[in-house]
Amino acid sequence: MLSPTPEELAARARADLRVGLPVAVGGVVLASVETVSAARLAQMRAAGPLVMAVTGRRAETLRARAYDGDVARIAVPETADAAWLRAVADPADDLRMPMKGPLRTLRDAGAAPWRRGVALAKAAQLLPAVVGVEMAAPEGITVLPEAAPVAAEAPPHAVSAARVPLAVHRAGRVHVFREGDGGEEHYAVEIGMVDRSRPVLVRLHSACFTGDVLGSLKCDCGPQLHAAMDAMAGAGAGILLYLNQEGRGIGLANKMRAYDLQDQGFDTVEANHRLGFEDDERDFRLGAALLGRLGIDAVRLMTNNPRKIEMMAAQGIRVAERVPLHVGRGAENAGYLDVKRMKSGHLE
Ligand SMILES: Nc1nc2c(ncn2[C@@H]2O[C@H](COP(=O)(O)OP(=O)(O)OP(=O)(O)O)[C@@H](O)[C@H]2O)c(=O)[nH]1
Ligand SMILES: [Zn+2]
Repeated sequence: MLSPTPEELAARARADLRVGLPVAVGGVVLASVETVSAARLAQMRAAGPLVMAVTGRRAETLRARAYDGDVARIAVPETADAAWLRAVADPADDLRMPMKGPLRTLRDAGAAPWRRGVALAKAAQLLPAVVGVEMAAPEGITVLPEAAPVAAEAPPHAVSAARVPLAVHRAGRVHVFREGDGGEEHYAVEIGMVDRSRPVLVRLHSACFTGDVLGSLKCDCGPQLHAAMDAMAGAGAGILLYLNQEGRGIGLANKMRAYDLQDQGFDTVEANHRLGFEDDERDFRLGAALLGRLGIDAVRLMTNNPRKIEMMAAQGIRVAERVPLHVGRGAENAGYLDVKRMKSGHLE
């Protein structure tokens, strides 16, 4: 069959939302609040009353009742334009313009398509907010099937690999993996000659453009990355997984929104919540899946994050030892690291 599978339609729906195109989900045609144009909004409004959906987290900040638990459907006033929608979705100006409401939220059944729409927006790394209207899908609009997962479920597959001599060790090898639905690529860096008959020294590192590349002092990512590679070289071998889960899975654009909120006085967890995200949106099954692909079943895991350890065990990778990784603490990131310890359960 040449027609698209549910997974392929979900991938197309995520791309559509980023472009500003609406998609059809369970009798609702909805678009991303972040990318929808005024013209598209007017076309949707002509079909019926507009509804906007945000996460329960964002609703909490807006003091709107989330009758649907993890999502809230807000009735969009007739006079509200795209700028109004964005102000409700985007916390950037919350402190300057605190009064968005009163917002009327819907409480009837029928939240399901909206919940999926918000999940799609999240998976597309946009602000987690959608606007839409109940109507039949217009010609050419992607229809998300009932059964489609909103984000990639299948583990990534190996695409290519090559030798890359590294400063820390001449024997380096980079493997590239790709998510089955055309999503992110993730990398595995093999350092030295890895002995698979014994637990392998492993680091699961989530991409941090600011820390890894720019040397940002706001986090500890850069120092952790380099300390992990040094430790592997020192031990003779190891595997660094470099996972493209920037900003704990919310993407760089949203991470910069979170940073802006942090400059307004919110901590790293509060900032994520005000944006409408959970503290951590990463799927930690990914790391275990990649290790499985590399033929590794036991690790000495370099981390302070207990969720990474739990997820390894749950996915059938034995964690023979946790190797703490405390490096790079300084004046600029001390508060951030303390919050990770106190609110996110990071280990000493
Ligand atoms: N949303 C958000 N993400 C951040 C912030 N600071 C750093 N990050 C991201 O957090 C992730 C850090 O990942 P990891 O190095 O795996 O850190 P971890 O979960 O604390 O676990 P360990 O370092 O293994 O202890 C990266 O994706 C960074 O981009 C922030 O303030 N907000
Ligand atoms: Zn970082």
